[in-house]
Amino acid sequence: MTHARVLNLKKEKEKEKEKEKEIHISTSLQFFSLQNHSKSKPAFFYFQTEHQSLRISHLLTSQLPNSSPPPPLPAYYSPMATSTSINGGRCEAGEVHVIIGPMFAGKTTDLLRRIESESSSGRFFFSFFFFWGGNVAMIKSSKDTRYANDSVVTHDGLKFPCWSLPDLTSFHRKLGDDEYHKLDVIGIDEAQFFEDLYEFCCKAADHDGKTVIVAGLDGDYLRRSFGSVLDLIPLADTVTKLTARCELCGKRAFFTLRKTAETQTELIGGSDVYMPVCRQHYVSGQAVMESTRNVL
Ligand SMILES: Nc1ncnc2c1ncn2[C@@H]1O[C@H](COP(=O)(O)OP(=O)(O)O)[C@@H](O)[C@H]1O
Ligand SMILES: Cc1cn([C@H]2C[C@H](O)[C@@H](COP(=O)(O)O)O2)c(=O)[nH]c1=O
Ligand SMILES: [Zn+2]
Repeated sequence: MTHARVLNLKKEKEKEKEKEKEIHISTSLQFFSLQNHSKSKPAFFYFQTEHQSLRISHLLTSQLPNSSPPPPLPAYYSPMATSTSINGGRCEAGEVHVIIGPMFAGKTTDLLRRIESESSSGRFFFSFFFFWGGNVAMIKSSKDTRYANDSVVTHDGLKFPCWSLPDLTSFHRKLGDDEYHKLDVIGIDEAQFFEDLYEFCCKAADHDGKTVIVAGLDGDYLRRSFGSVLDLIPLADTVTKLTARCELCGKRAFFTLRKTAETQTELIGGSDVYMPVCRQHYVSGQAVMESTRNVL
């Protein structure tokens, strides 16, 4: 057999191997698709084969509007990818933002500021009837009766109309379907008092597409996890821990000291009962309080 003939036979064998490999990949593909709702970032489709994960981002960027026509698709591309979405095609995914810290740290102030910035971002029309504007609702626990029943009030006296509720689950029913579906943003203050906080935030963000902004104490006066606030961390887009000023030395205060002898976890009060302190003054102050409570 001539040398040229041998070379031709060798090339034909290599081509057959290539074809076999392609057919092999196309049959063993499992398709993962994470449909990206925001059109600004390229979404990624992953082809998982037995040997490696091939990321083909250019496919999706070319599928996005205002982009050049898609390149010729590889032999193993599956058109079904464009129809799969992580939430089964339901509404846009929402968001969960958590604001924690001791008392007097500015949690409620920050909550109100964020609600305002949501309005200035043109998310909805900011108006005098803002509370009834249908895009934002503020909820606080009805256990908080310090300053007002129908408003969220900061320690500086800033007020904001709100729903004062014993639980979160009743909110959708009380507001009504039409108004609830119009909502973009739900603010929750004094979140440590809501036992159904996790379930409410999960449904509102994951299934109803709401942006939920939650403000609450991370710890009680004994620095134990307070209510379900910390359970939200795995659900959250962002978590912000704020600090106050230590009443005894002016340093950053991370904790809340109870100045009275009561020992129940829930005790509504302001600076008459509580003060923010740094670690050093929490430890010393708590030691004094514990000996006082033991005597009493
Ligand atoms: N020791 C303190 N440290 C920081 N802020 C304090 C303190 N005592 C009173 N304040 C006031 O409390 C305000 C914060 O109020 P607020 O937003 O209601 O706090 P939170 O919701 O975290 O309890 C501050 O802007 C400040 O004017
Ligand atoms: C530490 C601590 C606080 N509380 C109560 C006291 C207040 O009514 C609220 C917190 O108000 P803020 O908006 O954070 O100032 O919670 C409580 O019941 N138990 C505690 O241990
Ligand atoms: Zn201190």
